[in-house]
Amino acid sequence: MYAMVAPPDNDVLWARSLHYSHSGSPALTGVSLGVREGEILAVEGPRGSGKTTLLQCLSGQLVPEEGEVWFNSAPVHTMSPVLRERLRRDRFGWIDPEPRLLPELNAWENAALPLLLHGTSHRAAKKTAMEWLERLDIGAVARKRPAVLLQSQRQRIAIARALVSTPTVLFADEPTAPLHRKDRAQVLRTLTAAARSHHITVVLATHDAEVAMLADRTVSLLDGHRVTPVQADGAEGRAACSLSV
Ligand SMILES: Nc1ncnc2c1ncn2[C@@H]1O[C@H](COP(=O)(O)OP(=O)(O)OP(=O)(O)O)[C@@H](O)[C@H]1O
Repeated sequence: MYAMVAPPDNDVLWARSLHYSHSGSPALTGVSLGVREGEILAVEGPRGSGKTTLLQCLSGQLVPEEGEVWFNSAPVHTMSPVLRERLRRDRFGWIDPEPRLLPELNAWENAALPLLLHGTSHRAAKKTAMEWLERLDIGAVARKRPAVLLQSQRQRIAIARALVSTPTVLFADEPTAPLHRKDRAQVLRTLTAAARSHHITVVLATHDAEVAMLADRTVSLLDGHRVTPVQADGAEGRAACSLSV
């Protein structure tokens, strides 16, 4: 057994040698990474490379079969389910590739839900939700229910809902998947600007190189492990390019 050692101080999240299999088929095979406070980190890789599974392990939704996950000085991999649930609710935000909204609530109520569940007053929750909807250009549909909205509007509601409680870490799994290409950049810029202005750390899974370009740093996955990105912008990347010409 390894002695448990807390992660470096400037990493808000830190994972060591994560292994996870979905019903016997390996999705993560020894991934280690640190996420620095306030950074926007892209996790890039083709379909099935383990991005979603990694985000689920980092956010305490899945417990790795081997390895460690630390949130600041707290070991997430050994936390009880109740504590993990509380950590997710209080400190983490999550955006799925497809919006999952409550059909009986309108747009602002969906966006305000984390605040309402947390005991924030109706009035304050509505004000905050409305600010986020406006920032994401959907203030005009705040009173409409999801069923009458476009998929791209629904996804913006889901993004507002993830930001409304200003989480410490926002996990975004292909957050712009349901958007048209021209909407994608605008929504991502709003998301990253919001994260930076509120000091929210973002871990963003994507298979889109354009999306990854908006991040401060990119880690690449392939078949459940980390690989050096092909188009690394550092000296290694340039050396590799010059070798190949
Ligand atoms: N619930 C599940 N049951 C069985 N296998 C799964 C499940 N979820 C993921 N897998 C498998 O685990 C591997 C990693 O999947 P994961 O979703 O983490 O990758 P990904 O990079 O996020 O891919 P995608 O872009 O398709 O979401 C894949 O081989 C996938 O088929």
